[in-house]
Amino acid sequence: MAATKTRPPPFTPRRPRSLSATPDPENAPQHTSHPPPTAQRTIGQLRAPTPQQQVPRKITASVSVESRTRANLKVKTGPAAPPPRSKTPVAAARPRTPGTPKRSETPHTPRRGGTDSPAASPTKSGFIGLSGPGETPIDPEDGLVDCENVEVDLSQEIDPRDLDFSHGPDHGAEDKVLVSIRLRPTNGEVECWDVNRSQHTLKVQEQYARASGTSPPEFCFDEVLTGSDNKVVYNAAAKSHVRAAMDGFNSVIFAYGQTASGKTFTLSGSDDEPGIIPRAMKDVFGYIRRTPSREFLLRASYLEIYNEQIHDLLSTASLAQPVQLQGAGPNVIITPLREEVVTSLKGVREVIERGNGNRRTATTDWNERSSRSHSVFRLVIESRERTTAIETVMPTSVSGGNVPQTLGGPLLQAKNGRSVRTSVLSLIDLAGSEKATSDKDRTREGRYINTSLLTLGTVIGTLAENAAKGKNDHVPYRNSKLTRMLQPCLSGNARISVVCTLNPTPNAIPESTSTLLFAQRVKKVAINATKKEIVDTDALIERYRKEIEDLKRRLDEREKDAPVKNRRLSAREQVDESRAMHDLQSRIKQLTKLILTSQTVDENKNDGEESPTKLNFDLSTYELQQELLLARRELDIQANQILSLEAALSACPPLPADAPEDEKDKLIIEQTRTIRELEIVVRGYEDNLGEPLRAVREDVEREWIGKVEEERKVREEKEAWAQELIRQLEREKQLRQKLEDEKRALQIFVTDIEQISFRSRTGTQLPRPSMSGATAFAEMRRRSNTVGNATGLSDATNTNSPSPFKMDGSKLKPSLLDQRLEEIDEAGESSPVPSRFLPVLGDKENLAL
Ligand SMILES: Nc1ncnc2c1ncn2[C@@H]1O[C@H](COP(=O)(O)OP(=O)(O)OP(=O)(O)O)[C@@H](O)[C@H]1O
Repeated sequence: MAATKTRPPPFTPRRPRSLSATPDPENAPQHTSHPPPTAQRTIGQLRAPTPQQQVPRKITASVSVESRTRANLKVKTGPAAPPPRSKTPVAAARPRTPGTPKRSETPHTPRRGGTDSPAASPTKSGFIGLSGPGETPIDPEDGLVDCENVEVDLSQEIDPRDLDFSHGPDHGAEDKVLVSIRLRPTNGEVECWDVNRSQHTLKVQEQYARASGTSPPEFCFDEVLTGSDNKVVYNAAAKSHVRAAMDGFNSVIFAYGQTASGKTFTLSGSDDEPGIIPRAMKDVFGYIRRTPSREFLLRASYLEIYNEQIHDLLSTASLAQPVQLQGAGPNVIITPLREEVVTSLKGVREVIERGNGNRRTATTDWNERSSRSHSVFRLVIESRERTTAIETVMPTSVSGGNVPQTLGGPLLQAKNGRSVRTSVLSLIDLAGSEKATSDKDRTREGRYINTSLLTLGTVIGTLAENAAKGKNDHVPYRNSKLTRMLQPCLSGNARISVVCTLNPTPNAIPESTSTLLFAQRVKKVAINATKKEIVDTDALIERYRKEIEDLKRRLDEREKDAPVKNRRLSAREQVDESRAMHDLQSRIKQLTKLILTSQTVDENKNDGEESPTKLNFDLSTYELQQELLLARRELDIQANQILSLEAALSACPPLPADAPEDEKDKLIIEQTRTIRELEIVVRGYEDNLGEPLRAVREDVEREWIGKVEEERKVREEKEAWAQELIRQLEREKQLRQKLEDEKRALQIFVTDIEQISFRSRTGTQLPRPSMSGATAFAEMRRRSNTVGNATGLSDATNTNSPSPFKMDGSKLKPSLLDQRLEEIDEAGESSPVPSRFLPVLGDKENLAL
């Protein structure tokens, strides 16, 4: 069973025992409290430049020892060279930043290596700490790897057939996530899944189906893999994504599945069966060797998310600061995060080994060495053309100096017209979903693990739904560190491959089914990864300027000769000549436009804003207004330029009428040129600002016109409702007034009756009752019959009553009271009043009374 399973050792050689004897950097004597000299700045420090640091300067990065050997050849010696380092780790000497919490150690969750990072012992580990001893700051240019300097022994490490990327499916090119299922061997237990490898399907065997008698559902994915051959898995699920990363696309490969289902085996593998990470690294260097046209800068980092905290697995324990996620949306960056410049397979292996040593694993009820965290190995790949073709055209000086580095941006500079491509390859071993265990700490970890996996499932589900229904529902990336960190990839700009691992035994069917349902949702997520290329705009602009100058010179010469030449040329030749000049002018216009566009793009790039033509509807109205304002300001500047050019033109002294012919020609040429320049500026202004500005305005208007229209409709409806309400209240008021009159008439009538009754008893003559009063009285009698004797007049119209007045109510004209009731009845039938107003009118019975 799982408890008896032994985990294969990681593919990297075990760390030498002597490492554990490394002195604890925490307790090492403090030699200095000064920060490291500027010359020793490291990547971690570079990635968060202060405003004062935002000046062009030489960028340095920490580098592995193996690359240092080569890099040292280039490191300049002399006064600026770093001082010799003492054997005592500087890291240990540096005082802890006040208020910086030390990474909490989970007492029962040991790190794989059993010791803290060996970075504290650089001579043994072969790596330089973030600011530790033995660190050699180098220019990123010195960390470059290309086909010529990539390790000579690479051929022994790589099977040449593995380097052949030209065959096989390029799943990475599709706009869907590549989803593979891997079932691990059962170790002699019963297997309950039927797999059809050629059809890429699997389903649970009939006898294990939940509802007997019905056929279990069949699942279909890009790949369904079995067995222990990690090469097959790599080729099917990862190879094309690694190549995509080398080509400049962000790529993510992650393993998802129940605990002990084989995620770590798939990602890391064993000595005999190296997993995706070691194979990917081989391919990375293989790719470099086969790509003579480019040079590469590789930076490796390794982190884990443990109990919703991010830990840098390469950072020395004494320097470990809480790692944060900064930025929003697709621009999330992880900081501070130690990145090692690696230049060989050996270097990457050492980095991974060191990181693995710091990972948290523990024995659980299911896995002897269960990963208790999500681990992320990241390789930032920057590459640039090696060709010197442009360099020969462009002198180095024109391409501008070093551009200040931006947080999370590339280290390499786009030089001499050579653009820099940047991509990140992320290889993620997720912690496994699991049930509660017998151990309290494991249960706590399990809760965090399950929560973040649940959030991942929700995020994937929402993305799938959005893609399927063309919706744009909110995706809850922020609900866990894992999803927030993956946001840039999951939101579309990365090629993604997911390997879902299954435990094929019958007792794992519920978890396996849940994993398969997750895989199905992932399959529906749409992606659209693009290459990120940073262009050396300075160099490009310079090149365009030079060409414009050359063209203008040629145009001038032609124009100068034109008056004389045209007299000699035939009509046809003149047409050809003017066409040639027109072509030259067009090219000048085109280049000017390119310059203006490049400058706009560059300015926007520096501002961190997008081109004004590309509207981002996530922006608030305020932000849109700001954009509009900026564009207007640009417009004003351009308008001023036009004005000053026009002023200069009008200030041209007119020539006297008797001026010599060649002076007139000269003036004409000059004015033609000025007009041409003005035309170019105006066109550039129109194309680069006028048009985008209009686009912004139109988009804003389109968006707001709809909203305003909606608001107007709602307001009109409310006004109509209010009017109707007023009308009904008016009618009710009138009705009440009439009822009051009726009531008064009735009271008079009752008084009359009482007087008559009194007079009849006393023998006085009877006056005739009025018609309306009689009718009202009759109605009152009728009502009192239905409601009982409460009024005391119930006997007045009763035929059995001994009353002296026997009136036939049918012959009487209906009183006002009757009329109102009829009216109200009619109103109830076909009232123009919407039903929502009826409560306002009230019950007609109540009104009548
Ligand atoms: N395809 C496979 N072939 C051979 N052994 C495997 C395979 N998959 C997994 N194993 C073995 O099963 C055990 C558990 O695998 P592994 O540690 O990779 O699981 P996991 O999914 O990473 O677990 P957890 O989430 O708990 O870390 C290990 O001993 C591993 O060697």
